[in-house]
Amino acid sequence: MNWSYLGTALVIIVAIRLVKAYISSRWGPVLVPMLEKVFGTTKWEELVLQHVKKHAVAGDPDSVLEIFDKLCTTRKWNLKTAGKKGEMIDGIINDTRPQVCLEMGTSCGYTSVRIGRLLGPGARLLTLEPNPQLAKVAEEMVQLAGLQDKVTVITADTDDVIPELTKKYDVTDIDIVFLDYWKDRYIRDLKLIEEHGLLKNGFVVVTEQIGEGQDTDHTVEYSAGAEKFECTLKPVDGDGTSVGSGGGQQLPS
Ligand SMILES: C[S@@+](CC[C@H](N)C(=O)[O-])C[C@H]1O[C@@H](n2cnc3c(N)ncnc32)[C@H](O)[C@@H]1O
Repeated sequence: MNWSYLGTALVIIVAIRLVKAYISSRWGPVLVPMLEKVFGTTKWEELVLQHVKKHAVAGDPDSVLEIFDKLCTTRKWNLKTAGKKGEMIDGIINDTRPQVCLEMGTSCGYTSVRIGRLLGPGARLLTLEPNPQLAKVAEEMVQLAGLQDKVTVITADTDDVIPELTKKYDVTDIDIVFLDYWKDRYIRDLKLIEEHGLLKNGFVVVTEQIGEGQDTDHTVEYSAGAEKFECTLKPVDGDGTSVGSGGGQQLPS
């Protein structure tokens, strides 16, 4: 290894970082309002919304998804549920034909549109997002896709919504729970849903990162440990990684 090249590269990287930090601290207060004047905003989620609004066909969910997917390939945006994994989610929705889905972690509404567009007559998706800016963007995204009758974006934390699902949202049975937020909350919130008697016999849990080699086995652990359910785990992408779904068959009491 040529140490002088390595040393030069390190110096350049550090110098670039220092210049960036200097510019953002010194010029940030000037640049941000300037950029906001040009683009209307500097918040990434609003820029994504503007971009999708500009290029997608209103009322066509597939066109909304296509613009998101293109952002991932052309701008290298890492939306984990896009592309192949998105197709896996489609497969689960098509196989399960759910009436009620609960998504935890809406962000800009990509998966909400993805799931919402496949729901049959009368079926619905409730999606939870505690960040009000993201929730607002997701709501507009759902409207742009023409799915407002099927998808409800709820601006709140899971803790506040789960106990109110029956009273406020008339939910008694959930067919699919899609977990896509902070992983240390998965088991806790699944248990909360279960405590409120909301899991339908044969429910399906869809989540990112379960199974071998992943940084978390939470869902596996939950399924294996649950006493009331006989669970089947179905890794859906063949190599045991990323999106996975586990089902729970409630045993007769
Ligand atoms: C990975 S993103 C969701 C991506 C989205 N499902 C998609 O693929 O389009 C995770 C989101 O979970 C949200 N979140 C964090 N804590 C949450 C909670 N307690 N309940 C619901 N959502 C939460 C974050 O604000 C963030 O927007």
